[in-house]
Amino acid sequence: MPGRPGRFTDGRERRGVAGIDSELAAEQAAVDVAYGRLDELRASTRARLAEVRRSRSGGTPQNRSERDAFATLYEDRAARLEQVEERLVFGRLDLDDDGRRYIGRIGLTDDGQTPLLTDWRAPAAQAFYRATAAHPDGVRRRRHIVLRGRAVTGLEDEVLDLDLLEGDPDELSGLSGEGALLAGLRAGRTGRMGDIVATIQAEQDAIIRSGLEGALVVQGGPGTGKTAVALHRAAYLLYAHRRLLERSGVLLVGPSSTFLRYIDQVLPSLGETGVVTTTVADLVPGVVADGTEPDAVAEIKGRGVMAAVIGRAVRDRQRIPAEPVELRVDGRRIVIRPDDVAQAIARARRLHRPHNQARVTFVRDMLSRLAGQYVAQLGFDVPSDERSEIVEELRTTREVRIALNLAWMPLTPQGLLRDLYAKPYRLASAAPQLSERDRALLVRAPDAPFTPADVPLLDEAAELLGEDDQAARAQERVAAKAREREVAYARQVLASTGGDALVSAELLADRFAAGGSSLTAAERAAADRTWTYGHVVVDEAQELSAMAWRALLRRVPTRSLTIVGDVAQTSTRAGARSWAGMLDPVLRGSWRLAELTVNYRTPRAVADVAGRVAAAAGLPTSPLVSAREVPDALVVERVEAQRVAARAIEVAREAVVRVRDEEGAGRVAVVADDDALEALRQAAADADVTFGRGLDDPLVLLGARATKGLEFDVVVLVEPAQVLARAAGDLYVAATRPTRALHVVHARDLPPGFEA
Ligand SMILES: Nc1ncnc2c1ncn2[C@@H]1O[C@H](COP(=O)(O)OP(=O)(O)OP(=O)(O)O)[C@@H](O)[C@H]1O
Repeated sequence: MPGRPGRFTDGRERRGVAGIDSELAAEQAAVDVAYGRLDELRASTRARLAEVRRSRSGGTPQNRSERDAFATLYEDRAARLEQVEERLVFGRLDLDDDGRRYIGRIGLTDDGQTPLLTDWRAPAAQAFYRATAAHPDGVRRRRHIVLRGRAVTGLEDEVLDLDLLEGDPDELSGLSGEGALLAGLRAGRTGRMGDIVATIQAEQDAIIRSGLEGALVVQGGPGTGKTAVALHRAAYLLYAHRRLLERSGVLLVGPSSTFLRYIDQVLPSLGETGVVTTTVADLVPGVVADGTEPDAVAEIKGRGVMAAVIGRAVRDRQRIPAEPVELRVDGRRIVIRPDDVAQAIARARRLHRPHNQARVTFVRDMLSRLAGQYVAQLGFDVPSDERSEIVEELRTTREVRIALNLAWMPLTPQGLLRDLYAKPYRLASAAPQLSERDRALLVRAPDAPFTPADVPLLDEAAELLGEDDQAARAQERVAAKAREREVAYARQVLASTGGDALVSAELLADRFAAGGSSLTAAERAAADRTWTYGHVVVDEAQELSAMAWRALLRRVPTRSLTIVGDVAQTSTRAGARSWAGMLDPVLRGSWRLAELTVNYRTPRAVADVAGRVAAAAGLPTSPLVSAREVPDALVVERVEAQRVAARAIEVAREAVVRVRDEEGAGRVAVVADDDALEALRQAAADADVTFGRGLDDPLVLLGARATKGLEFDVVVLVEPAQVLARAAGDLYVAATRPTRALHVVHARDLPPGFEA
C-alpha cells in the first residue's frame, strides 16, 4: 500500500509508509552507497593533494606554479567534500517510467558514471520541489528521507499520482514535505542559520531557480525565508552558470557583520565556498568605518544628491588662482597666470579622466607653459633635451609644486571627504543643494572616524579621483599578451589531465598567473575595490540608501542582482518604504518582483500581533500566513516601571532553562530600545545573570535594530512603546524574531494594535 500524503514517519510514529522497517532498511542501503562514494572521493582528493604537495619543490618556476594551482584546486575540492556530510541524501523521486532518483546536496556517480545522487540544483531535481498532485511532472511519489548522522531515521511520502492515492485529496496541504518541514522548524535554534535544502517550498524554489539576467526583487514579510532563499539562489546560480560566475564571482551584501556570521555556514554546507560576503560598511578595502552618527546625518549622506556634491567637491579642487602668482626659479621670474591655469584645466578636463589621472596632463601642460617663460628669459633657443631638464627643474621646485597643487590637488578619497566635512566653506561650495541646517549636520572634526554612511561616498570619490595609473596601464598591455599565452597553456594542461570538469581554462590561467597563489577568485575580488561581479545578492535591501545602491551597482555592470527584503521592516531613515520608490531611480524601472507569503519562523499568535502593530503604525506590511501554530506563544506582562528591567531578566533566565530542558539547546534574546540596554545590563548583573557575546551563547541582550535578520527560540521584548518611538520598523523586526515564544514586559501603555 502506498503512503498517504504529508505523513511523517519516524521511530515513534510509523504510519504513512507501508512496511516501514523494510523501507527504512532499503533506504539505509541507498544512503550507505552514497556516503561510501563520498568517502572514496574524499580519499582520492586527499591522495592527489598529498602527491601534488610532495612534488612541489622541484622543477621550473612554471612547473611549480602549475602544481600550486592544482594544489589550490584540490584543497577547494577537499573542503567542499568535507562540508556536505550532513544530510547528504534527503529525497527520492519515483518516476512514471519506474525510474528512481535520489536527491542530495551534491551530485555523485559511481565509477561507471551511473548516477547515484542528483544535485538538488540540477534540472532533474526540480520536481522534488515543484511537483504537485495537480502538476506531477512525471513524478508518482516524492519521498523525504530524514537522516541523523548517516542513519536513516524517518521517511515521509507524498503520492502525486492521484490514482494511487487513498483517502481524501483535500488532505493535501499546501506545504510540501510538511512533516520534514515542521520537524525542521521545531528544532531548537543553534545560533547559526542552517540550510533548507531538504524542504524548499515551491514558491521559494521558483525564486531560487529564476534566471540569472536582470534584477529580481524578492519581497516577503518576516520569516518567509528571504535570507534562506537568497543563499540557496546564490548556490544555484553558481551551479547553473558556473563558467560565467566562477571567475567573476558572486557578492552577497548583508546588514551587519553579526548577520554575516549568522549565515556563514549555509553556503559551504551547500558545497559553495566562493561567495564574497560583505556589509556596505566594508565595501571599500582598506577603509574602516566604525564611527557612529545620528540617523538624521546618515540619511543626508545617503541621498542621491550626494553624488553631485562629491563631484563638485572634486572639481572645487581644480582651481584657477584669483591673482597671478609670482615665483623665482634660478633667479628667473616665473608667473603662474590665471589664464594659463584656466586653459590647462580646461584641456585636462576635456579628457574626461579621473581627477588624479587628468592631473598628470594638467601638470605637464603647466610645466611646459612655465618652461616657455623660462626659456624666453634666456634670450636664445634651447635644444629639446635641455628643455626637458628645465621642465624637470621646475617640477622639483617646491614653490612650483605648491602652486600647481593649489590649482589641482592630488587627492585621496579619505582626504577629500575629511576636508569637506571639516571646512564649512568647502561644504557650502560643494553642496548648495543642501539646506544650511543639513550642511551643519555634516560638519565634524578632521580626525573623526568614518561611519558606514561615509563608505558609499568614499567609493564615489575613489571613482572620480582614480589612481595615477600610467605605469599600471603600460603593465596591463604587457600582461594582456602574457595572459593569452597562459590561457592557451592552461587549456592544454586541462586537456591532458582531464581536469576540465573541475575548473575552466581561464580560472586555471588566473591561478598560474598569480604564481599558483592560494588566493581564490573570491579572495582576489574581496581585496579589489574595482572588481566587477557576475551577480550580486543584497539582503535586507530595504535599508540601502541611494548612495549605497550607486556603490553596489558599480560592482555589477550587468545588473544581474537578487534583491531581498521587506519594506515593512525598514528602520533607517535612508531606507525604503516602497521598492519602486527605491529602485526605479537606480535601476530605471528595470526589475522584476517576486513575493513570499508564508512565515516559517514566527508562531501564528506572535505573527498576528506583530502584523497588527505594524499596520497600526502605518507600515506597508505584506499579507502573511504562519506555518507554525505554537501554544502559549505570546505572553504580555505589565509591571511597575521600576520593575521592568528586573522582571525581564527573570523571565529570560526562566526561558533559558525551559528551552534547554525542552530542546537540549536553544537561544533566548532580551531585546529593547538602545537607550534601555544599560539598565538591563545592570539588572542582569544584580541578578547574577550573564549575557553572552557570541551568536552561539544561550542568552544575549540586543538593541531592537541589531536583531535584524536573526532568530531566537524565545524573545523577551522590553517596553515595546519605547522601541516604537525610535522606529516602527524596529518593533516589527524585534517582535518577529522568535520561533517559539514572545514574552513582552512593559510598564508604559502598549502600542496600538497589541490588543486583539
Ligand atoms: N522551506 C523551508 N524549510 C525549512 N525552514 C525554512 C524554510 N523556509 C524558511 N525556513 C526557516 O524559516 C526561518 C526564517 O527564514 P529567513 O531568516 O530566511 O527569513 P527572512 O524572510 O529572511 O526573515 P526576516 O525578514 O524576518 O529576517 C529560518 O529559520 C529558515 O531556516
